[in-house]
Amino acid sequence: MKSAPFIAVEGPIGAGKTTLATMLSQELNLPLVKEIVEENPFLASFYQNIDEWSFQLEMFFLCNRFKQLEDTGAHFIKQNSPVISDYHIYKNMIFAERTLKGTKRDKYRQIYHLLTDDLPKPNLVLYIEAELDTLMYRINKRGRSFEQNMDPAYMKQLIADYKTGMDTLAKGENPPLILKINAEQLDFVQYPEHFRQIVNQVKELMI
Ligand SMILES: Nc1ncnc2c1ncn2[C@@H]1O[C@H](COP(=O)(O)OP(=O)(O)OP(=O)(O)O)[C@@H](O)[C@H]1O
Ligand SMILES: Nc1nc(=O)c2ncn([C@H]3C[C@H](O)[C@@H](CO)O3)c2[nH]1
Repeated sequence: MKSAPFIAVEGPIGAGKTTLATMLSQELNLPLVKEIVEENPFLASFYQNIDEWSFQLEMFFLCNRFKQLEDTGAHFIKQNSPVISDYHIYKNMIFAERTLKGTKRDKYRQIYHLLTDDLPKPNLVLYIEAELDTLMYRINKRGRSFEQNMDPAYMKQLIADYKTGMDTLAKGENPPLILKINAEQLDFVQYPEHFRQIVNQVKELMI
């Protein structure tokens, strides 16, 4: 890795991104950039009526992440200082390509590229893959009110969209290294040795 590591943890809803990013940030002594969830004014309405609220929600996520990544660029990347984040900006496209339709999708694509093309991008992505039952179990266990009626069909589609999205990211311009973490085989919460295995792989890739 020529420049300082910018690590992003990715995966579908409830995969354990924030959990793993927080654990790695502590273990590797890296500053953590975390997604804003609780103050999001559109999430509850979105889950009640996706077609009605998707444009507002996708734009809100995009603007928030734009600001966070502008700051991350200024404070860390330009200072050649490593950092870890619990998302990659590309997730905006993964979600929005599915939730938006027609002219709104066209407009969103243009705005996405305008805002993000020159933002700093992670050079290492830890992609957590998990099965539908595991994700649904974790979402229910976490107990966010607006996620309690999460549609399994939406989640199933999201799992597939993530697989395609991560492949697209890997084939794009200046692709990041993508390390797949199979959450059905590696449980970094329950088993310290599984977490250690991930830490060792990340350390090797950071060199
Ligand atoms: N390996 C694991 N085993 C059991 N529970 C886990 C594991 N990883 C995460 N969890 C739990 O699953 C829930 C979801 O984890 P987390 O919030 O880290 O997911 P996330 O991918 O960041 O979710 P989101 O996409 O909504 O931001 C939390 O309650 C967390 O404590
Ligand atoms: N539609 C949509 N677009 C996004 O870019 C996006 N990013 C996260 N989320 C949802 C997943 C969790 O419920 C919750 C917290 O991650 O917010 C999103 N939903």
